[in-house]
Amino acid sequence: MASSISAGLSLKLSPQRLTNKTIQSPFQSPFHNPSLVSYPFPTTGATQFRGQRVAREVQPTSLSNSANDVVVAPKSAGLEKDPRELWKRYVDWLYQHKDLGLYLDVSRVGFTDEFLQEMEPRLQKAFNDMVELEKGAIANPDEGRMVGHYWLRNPKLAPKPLLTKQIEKTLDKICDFAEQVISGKIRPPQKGNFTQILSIGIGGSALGPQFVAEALAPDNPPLKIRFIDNTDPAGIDHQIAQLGSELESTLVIVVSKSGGTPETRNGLLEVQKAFREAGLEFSKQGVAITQENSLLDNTARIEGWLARFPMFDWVGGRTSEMSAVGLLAAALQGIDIKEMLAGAALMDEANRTTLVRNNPAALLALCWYWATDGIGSKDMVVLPYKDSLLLFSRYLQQLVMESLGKEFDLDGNRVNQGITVYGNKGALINTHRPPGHDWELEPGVTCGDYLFGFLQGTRSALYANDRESITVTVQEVTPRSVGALVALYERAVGIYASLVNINAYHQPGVEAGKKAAGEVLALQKRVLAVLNEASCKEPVEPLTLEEIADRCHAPKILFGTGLRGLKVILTKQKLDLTRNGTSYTWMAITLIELERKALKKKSLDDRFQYYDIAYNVFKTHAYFSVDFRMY
Ligand SMILES: O=P(O)(O)OC[C@H]1O[C@H](O)[C@H](O)[C@@H](O)[C@@H]1O
Repeated sequence: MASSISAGLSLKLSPQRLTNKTIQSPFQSPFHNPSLVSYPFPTTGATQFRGQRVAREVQPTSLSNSANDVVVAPKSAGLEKDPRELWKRYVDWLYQHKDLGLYLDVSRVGFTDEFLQEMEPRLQKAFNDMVELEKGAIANPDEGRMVGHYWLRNPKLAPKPLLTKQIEKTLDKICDFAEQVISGKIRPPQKGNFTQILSIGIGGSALGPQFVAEALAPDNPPLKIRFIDNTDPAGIDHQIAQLGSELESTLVIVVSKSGGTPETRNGLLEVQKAFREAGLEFSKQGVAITQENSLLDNTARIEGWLARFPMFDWVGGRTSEMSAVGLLAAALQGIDIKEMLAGAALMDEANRTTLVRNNPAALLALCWYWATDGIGSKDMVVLPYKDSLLLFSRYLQQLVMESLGKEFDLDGNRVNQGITVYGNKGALINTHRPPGHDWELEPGVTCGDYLFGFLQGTRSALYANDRESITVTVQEVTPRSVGALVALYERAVGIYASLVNINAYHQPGVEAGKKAAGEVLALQKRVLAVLNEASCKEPVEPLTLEEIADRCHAPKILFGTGLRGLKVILTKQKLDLTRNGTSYTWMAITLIELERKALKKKSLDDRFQYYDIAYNVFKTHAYFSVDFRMY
């Protein structure tokens, strides 16, 4: 049995990357046929390009010697087409890890010897960076943090005995807790054993456990798992409704490193409400996984939840699968977490060699660099050819994009790095059922044979069209091989980040987004308060938008300069509405755009942002009637 993941690298058409350098017509480009891969190509721009860089001005065909310059090797018109040569390349470059049953085939990426030579010093530097990182260097300088996910599967590696102890103690506690829950020693207050897990968390606090559950949970796990990973009320209601009366035997695991992520908090509040309505005591069924003394930790402690597990400062969300975040949920589903850790440890070991061709993570990073010109000039499509690995593509999407998508490099240069990852079921191949369980759909052909055929066919078709691809194969999807896959990509991302000189372990964009979302919500509250006050006056006080903005002390955020022309008029028409049993009298609001000229000057983005906020402020509060009129 073998299961493969193909990653095809496809030319990126993102408009901001289009420059007037090296632009080709799609018909001249060897990359002109996007129909072979199933992901959305932006439709803007009929041109494609390559060899364009962001960091520095270096000619596309030149090789650079400076450590941080982008290396763009000359590429031939297409990939090697002679099958004998391709076979030789396959044999030369195939990486195999026998103990893990894992293979990495990079032969269909066209890197040259010259490129390898050029990259060698940089790779050695990356290996050195990884050594320092594992020794406890502040590898995440912006946040002043160590980066220690590799210690989780080899606690002795941790730079301080205290850390080793913390890791080991937490692992013991996880195993012990899971064992007690499964055996019924720890049980819900009502009756029987816990039968369900409801995991609340988002991003790095959800994707690993989701992937592992899909990949490894047995058909009849001791506890089944479901997830709330968004603040969409319909999604939350759906999960709670699906649990139905089993809510009373549901273990709710709330996962948040920061302990303050709004989506997660909202999920928790909704679930706690459902518990109250069902007459259940949440604290007897709630478990928190979070950093010590976070808001979530304090809540769980004060409310006396069933258990609390630590997240460590030095483990990032997107690399937390081997911490309590991934391990607790997995253990409760009967997955052998020690095997997962062992697989990851073996892979880490393999990735410590400084001989590139024997280092699978370095090979991956090198291929990404080659294929995307070291600037993310192409997107990566991840196609797991096995159903149970489907979510690996989503997991990698976050790992790769959040780690490598960076505006600035470590020296403060604007580099706009990043590789965009798409993914869907390809068909990673598990070609056969266990012996004695397979049957032939057609003479000599099983269902698995088809899957294998599709993988081979897709690879060949991509190759024939000069699209590079990497194939990772695991002989079996087991806790060990899944642990190894996670470790492989974690390290590949780390090495790639060193190659392009960025910090892979922070997420300034996301932090900015979280902050902005908080500001929008705070502003929304202030606007509502101002409108409320005005509408309660006798007679009702009409306000211009500018006046509202002033009273909210937010002239810029809400209304922008050109948007001051918009006016809110609290009309004389009164609406009587009943909300939560209380009767309110509100005024209808009419937004009138008065200064069209001023508005015209603003970019479309600004306008959309305005309308988004305005729409939220007014429309989600149904007691205001809103009329957007354009003159
Ligand atoms: O674990 P938390 O602090 O709640 O953060 C959860 C997630 O929030 C966002 O989605 C970030 O992009 C992720 O990097 C992070 O893992």
